[in-house]
Amino acid sequence: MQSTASPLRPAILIISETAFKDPTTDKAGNILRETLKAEGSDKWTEPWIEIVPDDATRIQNAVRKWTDDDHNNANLIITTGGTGFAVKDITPEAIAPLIHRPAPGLIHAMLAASLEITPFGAMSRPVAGVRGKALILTLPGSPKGAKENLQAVLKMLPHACLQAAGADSRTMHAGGVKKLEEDAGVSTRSEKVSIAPPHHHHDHHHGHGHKIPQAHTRPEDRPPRSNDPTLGATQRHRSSPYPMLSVLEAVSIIVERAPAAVPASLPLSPALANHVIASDIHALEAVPAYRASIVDGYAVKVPDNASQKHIGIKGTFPVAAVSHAQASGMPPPLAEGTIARITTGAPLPANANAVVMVEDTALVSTTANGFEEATIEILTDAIEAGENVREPGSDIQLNSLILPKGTFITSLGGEIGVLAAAGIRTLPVFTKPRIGVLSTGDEVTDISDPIPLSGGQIRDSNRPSLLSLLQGWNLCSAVIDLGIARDTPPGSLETALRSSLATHNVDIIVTTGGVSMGELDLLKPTIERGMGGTIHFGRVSMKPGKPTTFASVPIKDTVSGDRREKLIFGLPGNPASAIVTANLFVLPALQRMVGLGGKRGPERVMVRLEGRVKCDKARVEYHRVVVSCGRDGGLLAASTGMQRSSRVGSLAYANALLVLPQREGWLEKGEKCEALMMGPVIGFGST
Ligand SMILES: Nc1nc2c(c(=O)[nH]1)N[C@H]1C(S)=C(S)[C@@H](COP(=O)(O)OP(=O)(O)OC[C@H]3O[C@@H](n4cnc5c(N)ncnc54)[C@H](O)[C@@H]3O)O[C@H]1N2
Ligand code: MOO
Ligand SMILES: [Mg+2]
Repeated sequence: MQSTASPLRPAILIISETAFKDPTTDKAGNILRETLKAEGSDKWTEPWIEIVPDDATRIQNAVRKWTDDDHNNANLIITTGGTGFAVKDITPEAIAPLIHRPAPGLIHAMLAASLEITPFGAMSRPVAGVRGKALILTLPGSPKGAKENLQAVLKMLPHACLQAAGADSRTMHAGGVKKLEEDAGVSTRSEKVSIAPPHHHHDHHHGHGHKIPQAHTRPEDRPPRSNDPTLGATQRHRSSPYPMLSVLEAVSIIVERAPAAVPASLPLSPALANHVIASDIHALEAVPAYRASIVDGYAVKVPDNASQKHIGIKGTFPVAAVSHAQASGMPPPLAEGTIARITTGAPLPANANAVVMVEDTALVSTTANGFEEATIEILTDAIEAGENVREPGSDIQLNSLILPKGTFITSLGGEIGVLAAAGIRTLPVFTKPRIGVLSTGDEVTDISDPIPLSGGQIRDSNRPSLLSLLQGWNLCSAVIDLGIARDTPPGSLETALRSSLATHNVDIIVTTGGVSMGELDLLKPTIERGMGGTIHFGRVSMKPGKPTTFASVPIKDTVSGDRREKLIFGLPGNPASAIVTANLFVLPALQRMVGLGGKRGPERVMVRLEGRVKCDKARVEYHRVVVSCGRDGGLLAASTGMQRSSRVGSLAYANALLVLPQREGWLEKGEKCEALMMGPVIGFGST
């Protein structure tokens, strides 16, 4: 246990290429050490000092070493360097994802103090906050600036560090803070401050004593159920603590949790294909906007009285005007006894009421140069008023409802065409989420790695496979490759998840691997214990995909300061499990988030089996099949063969999943079965 009586442990991280190459060039380390020392050895012990180059991973590893190990924990970590605007300055980007609880007040104090001295104080981008039980501050690289920044907050630091380390804030406020305010120094009271015992460093679920322990009605109020990896393999669960849900229950939870679709007004363009319209759209312009010809020919005036209908207009007429489909002007009215040449789509003279096709006419005479028609003969009488004329608004009526809210804009062009024709220039559509795919595991090797596999290494097939699936759905504004997170050293997965959220600003992370019962299955504890997230479910009764995990983590937006919930789908590592569960669980979330709330995953159809398939007596099985169109118009399903969840080949060619009921025995050839369509039906089947 730590108390105010024992001094606090500081660590100084010098971030500098030069000092890394030649430590004798560093000045900041010593100055910061002296600055702390001046406060008194009863407050601060001799600091740990380390030098790293401007390299995010090395910075993060150094900090984690002082924050994530209960036996080696620093109370205060101050970094110096890399906070400026130069391209190499990446300290804030490296530190920010590690912060569990930001401390903007300290940033404010440091910047205010710097600005008192020089306007160049504004050229620093400091980060401050608590990770685990340690307070982290990033100071500028110049020794003078670093010292001034540290001095600006130095008096507050012991108090802040004690609180971060778990001291009871009420006890501290009862005595210490008053004194602290009086002398702007650390509490010197004689009673010892109680500090929580060093168990896992996230006790906000059950550490403050203001929650009724047994009233865990909402998932987020429950204490973590996951393994505590710091306790070692012997202490792990030997049966899963997560209830087994049905697929239906799991999908309901996802749909409830996924954020509702957010509308935005976007300019109409082909890029709006694959979006959902967010409100009813009415025509802003009529189509056509004027009385237009449907054919190339001659605008005429035919008797439009029903009784005179068949008197006909055969005869020879002067061609008095020409109307082309062009932007400028309207043609003059027809003088009595004349006609006007007209092209398809061009406006009719106001008093014309029909168009005779050029095929039904003959040239009679030309102008002197032989270039223009002077008179033509109409050869037919079979022409009625209104013939070959499109009345204004007859294709799209002004103000009529053209596409209702909820319409999916396909990439086939129809919807975009209607919108464009009706004068819609901006359109309310639901925005799409950003999604990222992260593989996990020490054995997983990137497909581009040229080195032959050795030992237990495997190729990362899940990531390219899922990226392709997600891109093909067209339901995300960005599908981001988040790489591979390692299982070791401890904390690697948390760093990868936090960096993914911070750097790529994704709304959803899809991970594969690490969700089952092994001691290196770290996703659940990382989310619950490391990130203060909530596991909404951790097991589903289905084959493949049993350990599928769905969670949310609260993340503070660095720009707006708002707390937003990010979703994490922890799909199992086995390749078939990953793709099946993406279709069953990730798809319904995306459908809701883009405004297709009525849908809950892939389309369901009935198919006839082309061969017998075995059911599982313990779980509903999603058997990979190729669905094709039979000669009788019905749908046929052919198995892709052996269905073990590790067999990635069971997915090749598959465009559907049979939903095999949970029971003993087989479904026989020719029997009907429900199937979920992952892609379009292909050509003709074999029978
Ligand atoms: N004792 C128990 N063991 C297992 C259970 C169980 O209930 N009790 N569940 C099994 C089931 S079902 C599945 S599915 C898997 C799920 O495994 P994890 O999600 O924990 O994944 P890993 O252990 O990390 O890996 C499993 C398997 O998948 C391979 N893998 C991982 N990532 C990739 C990738 N990106 N590309 C290709 N293949 C990958 C990995 O190498 C393993 O072979 O757990 C069972 N165990
Ligand atoms: O549930 Mo696991 O995905 O069968 O192999
Ligand atoms: Mg595992």
